[in-house]
Amino acid sequence: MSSDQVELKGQPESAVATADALLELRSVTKTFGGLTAVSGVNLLVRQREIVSVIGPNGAGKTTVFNLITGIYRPTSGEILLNGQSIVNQSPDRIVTKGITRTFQNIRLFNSMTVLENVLVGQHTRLKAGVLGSLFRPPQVVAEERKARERALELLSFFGPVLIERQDEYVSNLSYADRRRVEIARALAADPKLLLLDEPTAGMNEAETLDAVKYIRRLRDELGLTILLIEHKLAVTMGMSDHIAVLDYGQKIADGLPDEVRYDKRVIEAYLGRQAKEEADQRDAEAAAREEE
Ligand SMILES: Nc1ncnc2c1ncn2[C@@H]1O[C@H](COP(=O)(O)OP(=O)(O)OP(=O)(O)O)[C@@H](O)[C@H]1O
Repeated sequence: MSSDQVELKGQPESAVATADALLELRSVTKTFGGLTAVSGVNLLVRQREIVSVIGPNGAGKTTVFNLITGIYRPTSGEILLNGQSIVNQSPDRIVTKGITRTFQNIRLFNSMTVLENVLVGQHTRLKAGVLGSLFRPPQVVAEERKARERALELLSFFGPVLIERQDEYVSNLSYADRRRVEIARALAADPKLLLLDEPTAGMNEAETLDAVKYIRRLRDELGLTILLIEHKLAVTMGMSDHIAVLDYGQKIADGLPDEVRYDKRVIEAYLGRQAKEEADQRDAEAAAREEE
């Protein structure tokens, strides 16, 4: 990673466009009435990076996701995908441009099977309209067969477990497996950029480790770029190329995991004053050692 990507303690006036930038937020602000949920945020996500957005509750993380996916329109600022503005485009259009997401609270169709949920994720790519679905000419039958094969291929990314349970209602699955199905459904739209909102929430340690492995595989094997919100610091620190930290809607730091981990503003915002005091003490001890 080059130095222009990492800016600690503050941000440039506008993000610098780079050749391999996939997503850029430039001075993005979102206000709700008198409340500024996101304030002048710049963010640069390059191809095949895993980037985390962290910050205390209410910092603006979910609002950033909702802005990128077109649920909200920025009050000001610009959002670019591959250098092209996606502001003012509908959420559906943004999916077809290559951004899909999962949700903090899993949003699957519980009355549908595992396979059906992934098939739903392909709807933006399928050509058959209502008439085609009713009369089922051969090209519609062929398209359905291909969609099914593709859905099974996506489920197989997670090993045999979801393939074996493809015809079960998702409501019968464990929480961790439902999160996998939600990712498979997001993959069905052929994204370039995958947004994962707390992908390990509610998971135990073993499930979390497994999730970290498959998130890395999403990048390494499928070539995806991943932007995630994650509350478990060990998870973000372990797999992120860089981490953006929000506090009260502002980006207070953006850097390598180790840079962010020891940034005092981050420690203060994220871990509270006690942790900051510990950091101050560590600094004082290091300074004393240097003087010796
Ligand atoms: N639709 C909305 N209308 C009014 N205020 C909103 C709306 N969405 C978010 N907010 C406010 O914006 C601020 C940022 O909220 P947001 O959900 O983005 O934070 P967050 O970092 O995702 O928090 P958490 O970690 O708790 O999910 C909060 O003060 C929240 O109450």
